[in-house]
Amino acid sequence: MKFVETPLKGAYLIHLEKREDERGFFARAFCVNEFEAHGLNPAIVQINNSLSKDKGTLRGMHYQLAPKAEVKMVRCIKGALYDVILDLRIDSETFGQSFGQELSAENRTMMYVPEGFAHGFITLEEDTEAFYLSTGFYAPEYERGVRYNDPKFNIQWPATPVVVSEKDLNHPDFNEDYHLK
Ligand SMILES: Cc1cn([C@H]2C[C@H](O)[C@@H](COP(=O)(O)OP(=O)(O)O[C@H]3O[C@@H](C)C(=O)[C@@H](O)[C@H]3O)O2)c(=O)[nH]c1=O
Repeated sequence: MKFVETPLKGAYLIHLEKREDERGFFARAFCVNEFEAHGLNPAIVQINNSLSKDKGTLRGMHYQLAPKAEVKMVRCIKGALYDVILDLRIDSETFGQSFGQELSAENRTMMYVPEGFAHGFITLEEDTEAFYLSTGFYAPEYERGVRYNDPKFNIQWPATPVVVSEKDLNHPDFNEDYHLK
């Protein structure tokens, strides 16, 4: 695997290193030893899979507060999506900055989302499936969301969302008391 740190410290793009032959290729998609060698948390406890039927479906920006904060490792296994992470680490030099990357079944790239980040995506094709590994169990009482169009963050989406859940449309404007405590 090839680990490339994003402009947001601690967040990585992880690319497959393909060993190709006449059959196709072989590649490691996850390895505890390699993750630990890069200082990344490999302690997966949950694997999630979502299907978005319509192109332009936006899910996000989601995270769980401490002590239920979690790392997510996101891949797209069908179709394509634009994946976005938002740094909500209050002491971070890049607090409030976001980073986006296309993840697709074709490029097989994984986004490593550290604790303290919100995460979301918009699908770029119909019938797109996200598949992601998580180091935390689902804990709805610790779940928080930043609205995808919160004026404080001005996240640059590559397309206008077509489908957004009621929950995601109604996340309140960012305020520290709700979003960080
Ligand atoms: C996240 C989650 C949801 N659920 C339930 C709650 C609800 O009934 C249903 C759908 O949940 P949501 O609407 O939150 O699904 P969704 O909007 O797809 O939520 C996901 O969005 C992306 C961007 C992420 O980063 C994920 O961590 C997760 O928050 O599934 C679980 O049972 N376990 C889980 O881990």
